[in-house]
Amino acid sequence: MSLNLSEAFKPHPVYLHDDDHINFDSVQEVPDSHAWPQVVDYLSDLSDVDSVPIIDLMDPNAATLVGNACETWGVFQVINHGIPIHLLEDLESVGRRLFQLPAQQKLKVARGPDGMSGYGRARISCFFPKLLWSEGFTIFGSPIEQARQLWPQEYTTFCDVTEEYQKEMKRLSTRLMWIMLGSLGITEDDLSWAGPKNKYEGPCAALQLNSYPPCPDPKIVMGLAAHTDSTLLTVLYQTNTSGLQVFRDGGRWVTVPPKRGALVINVGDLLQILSNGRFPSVLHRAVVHQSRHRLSFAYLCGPPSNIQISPLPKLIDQKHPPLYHPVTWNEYLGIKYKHLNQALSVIRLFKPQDGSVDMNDMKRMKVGC
Ligand SMILES: C=C1C[C@]23C[C@H]1CC[C@H]2[C@@]12CCC[C@@](C)(C(=O)O1)[C@H]2[C@@H]3C(=O)O
Ligand SMILES: O=C(O)CCC(=O)C(=O)O
Ligand SMILES: [Fe+2]
Repeated sequence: MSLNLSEAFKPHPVYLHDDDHINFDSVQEVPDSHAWPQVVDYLSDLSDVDSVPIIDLMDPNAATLVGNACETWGVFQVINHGIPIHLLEDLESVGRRLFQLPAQQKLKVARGPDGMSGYGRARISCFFPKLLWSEGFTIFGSPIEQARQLWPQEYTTFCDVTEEYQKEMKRLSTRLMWIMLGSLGITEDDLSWAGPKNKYEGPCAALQLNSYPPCPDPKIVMGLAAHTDSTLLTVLYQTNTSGLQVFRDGGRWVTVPPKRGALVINVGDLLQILSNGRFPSVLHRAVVHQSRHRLSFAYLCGPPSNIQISPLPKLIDQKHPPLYHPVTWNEYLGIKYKHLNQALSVIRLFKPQDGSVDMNDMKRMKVGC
């Protein structure tokens, strides 16, 4: 499947030139290439009055809580999710070991311009005139090829941990997807590609390791610019340093505070399509710290790459006509990496007649690139 998805990126390669790869470790001042014109406005952070729900998956009421969180936030944190804490800690430690390598080492495993796996800057970065204060490592399947180059003698730990984590994430994300869809009254029979009769091969996914080095002037840089994930859902493990913010109506950014052992679940664009807009994908970004090196790990989960995703028939009636054209994940990524935050509007079937735009489009207009 990663081969299929890589087709989507060919028209929009992301280049990683040696000369504009700054060495974050030694930088004393933010270079012009990384200084954003709009200063990050921490004052708009209203986390204390409005906070992202934390849901205990063992709670008998979990499904209802998940449904409400998806409708009103597009994001929530989960606890008692069954992922062992030692696996999260191991992942963090192999992540640190990777990003602590000298820049020249990391560039040995640079993701090719239209490649899928390896070291590089976030794919969204080419939409912005300034560079991001972050580096990433993307894994589709096994990272063995890259790990062997980085640690010829000792590559197995990195592979074992990231593969075990992906295995656990696959289970958790499938479970979460069914809780989310279940809260809308969808059963396995309603989803032809995932239903029991069709031998669902499980989600297709990427594991993204994000690193945000300390920055001498965090307010003028951007770790990861505002985006929605092009997934069904994303499971994010943020380590103990805050940085993730989600966008709320009216232009406010709310910090999602790290909670030990908790995982953040984001609704992605494909779930917005599948749910016919009932579960809007969440616009989010990452800001950085002056003295702390922040890491995060995103498991970006989608359907098999060539399956058509369209609004579920059960959610459609006279009052609720289908809002989006059917697309495969592959096609959607192609559209996304041409239009970024307008991608959902591009595949929207009709605009509301009163001329108003839906909340999602509005968000995108205000904070889009
Ligand atoms: C399967 C995916 C999902 C991708 C593209 C491709 C591989 C890497 C993913 C990310 C990871 C980092 C944020 C993001 C926004 C990015 O820049 O690269 C993600 C993007 C998306 O969700 O669109
Ligand atoms: O670092 C974070 O908290 C956000 C990461 C993210 O949004 C992503 O990887 O898609
Ligand atoms: Fe994201």
